[in-house]
Amino acid sequence: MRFTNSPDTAVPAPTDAKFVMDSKFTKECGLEPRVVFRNLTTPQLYEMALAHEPGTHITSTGALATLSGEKTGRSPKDKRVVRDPETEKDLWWGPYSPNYVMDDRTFLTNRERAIDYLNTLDRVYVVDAFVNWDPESRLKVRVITSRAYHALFMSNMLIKPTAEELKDFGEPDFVIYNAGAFPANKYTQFMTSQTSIDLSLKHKEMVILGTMYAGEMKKGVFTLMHYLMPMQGKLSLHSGCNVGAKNDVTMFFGLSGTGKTTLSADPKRPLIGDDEHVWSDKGVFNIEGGCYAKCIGLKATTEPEIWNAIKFGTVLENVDYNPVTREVDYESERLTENTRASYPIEFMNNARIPCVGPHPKNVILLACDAFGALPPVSRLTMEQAMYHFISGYTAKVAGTEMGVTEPSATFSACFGSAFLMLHPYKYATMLAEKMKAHGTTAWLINTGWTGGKYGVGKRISLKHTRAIIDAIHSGELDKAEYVTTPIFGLQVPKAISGVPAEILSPENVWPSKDEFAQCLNNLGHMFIKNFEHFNDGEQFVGKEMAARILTGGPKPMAKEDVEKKGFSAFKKQ
Ligand SMILES: Nc1ncnc2c1ncn2[C@@H]1O[C@H](COP(=O)(O)OP(=O)(O)O)[C@@H](O)[C@H]1O
Ligand SMILES: C=C(OP(=O)(O)O)C(=O)O
Ligand SMILES: [Mn+2]
Repeated sequence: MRFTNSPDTAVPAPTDAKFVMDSKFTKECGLEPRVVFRNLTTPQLYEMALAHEPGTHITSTGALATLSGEKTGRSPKDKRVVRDPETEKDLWWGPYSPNYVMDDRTFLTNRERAIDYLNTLDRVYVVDAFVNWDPESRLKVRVITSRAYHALFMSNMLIKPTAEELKDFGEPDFVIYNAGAFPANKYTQFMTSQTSIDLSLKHKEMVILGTMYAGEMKKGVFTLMHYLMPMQGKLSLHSGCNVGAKNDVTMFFGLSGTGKTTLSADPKRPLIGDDEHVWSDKGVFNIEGGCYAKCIGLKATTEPEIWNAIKFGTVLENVDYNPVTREVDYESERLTENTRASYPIEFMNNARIPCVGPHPKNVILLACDAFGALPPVSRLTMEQAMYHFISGYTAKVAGTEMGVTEPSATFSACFGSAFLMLHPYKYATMLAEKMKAHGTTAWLINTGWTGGKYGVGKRISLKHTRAIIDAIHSGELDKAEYVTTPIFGLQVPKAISGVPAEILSPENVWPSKDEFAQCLNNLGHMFIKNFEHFNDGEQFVGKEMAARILTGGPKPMAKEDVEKKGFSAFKKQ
């Protein structure tokens, strides 16, 4: 396609670059692109991506299938935050904080590298859009990127301005320079690889080098929100969110792959958002304008809402498809297991737009426990809610491709450690205050293994997890009878409609009760050990609150005792 000489009037004309060039950001950083395309439409971005980005094609349902290159997931270890005098006292630093330090000079060095790269290109794409459906704390974000696919991704994921709003956009509040197609220089101070994702609160800028995984941009904005929102008394949460017929809101907290996107998509309950929210004293607000669904193993039968959202306008990242028919193969892990679909939230049939809701009635903490030790559902006390929120537990199956079948525990504070800016105790305390003020109930749901750990049992079916969530929403679980689990002291309902009663307590379905006991007790020890990372929390929330949080944790027994006595060791507790 020779679009530059084409007489075709449908070919996008470069934007009058003046608007972008007049920005104080652009002037300061020295960005001088030859050609700027600002806020192109979806069809225009399709054409640009197809013309200039190898490996980009249209699938049989009209989605834009594209490749992110070598990096197909986030690179949390390559994320750096500039430590500057204005903000350093509020932020969480130290060995367990996700805020790996960078100084201002290195930030500017990397920014210069990104800008130099962008200045060499024939064209750059600019997306100006909003973040946060809360009009009180809405931000204007500008994304500057070398790839049309990134521009389409961010115009899907951010909140689209109207033509009028775009005209009066003015200076952005935050700018992302995405030069991910170009590597970082690993000899630059602080760099440990050719990938670097750098955030400066002072400059209100983010620089991306050496990764084209689009999720870095949306999670970069989320990181910024994890600083700005708590400073205004608003709680930013890594969560999905939907709302029922009685205007009852549920939030789903969880790490990647535990079910936020899948479970917040519920035909009976309009979707407020799938991944990032703010809970303020006015209610809940989605931060984003789009969703980013994992699509490995996606089926029309089990996840019809997401399936139907994959159409013209959706970006499919690293999915495999038949090169002739262009039918997508959602089972294929050829490029990565982390295949993704990004679409505007209005592609979900029952999206609630504007994406806002009242205070949550329920919050659901999701863990995909590959040990199969946690019950499919339990009700949490306020202390347990804080403790489990801070723990952010899930268990993955490490290296299946190499024949390793042992699960490994992952703890990610507040179910999103990579995005935190403050100490986890700060967010947890805010959560408890809000839950108390609004009478919110917390639940822990295990969307992972039942009938034994990975390799022995199997993942609980989506059908059963959904039946559990329905029972929370119908009020059935408010009236249920509960039993208390050993070690973790969790309240487990005895029966739930549509769920076989025996699976509600894992010990009933494990092949060996004694092995279950050891597994659960070991898991308790892992929680305790992980919690040592937060010993420095007292200085942020005070002694009393720090002590209260600890009471929500498990009380594991000496390992030898449980090894010797098996399950009967628990009964004497
Ligand atoms: N019982 C279950 N509950 C939730 N998800 C499940 C369950 N069983 C399998 N899955 C799969 O697990 C994945 C959950 O991913 P997703 O909802 O995108 O996670 P997140 O949004 O939290 O990163 C989906 O691919 C979903 O189909
Ligand atoms: C986008 C991401 O979030 P999630 O997996 O929680 O959807 C990610 O982790 O890259
Ligand atoms: Mn998700």
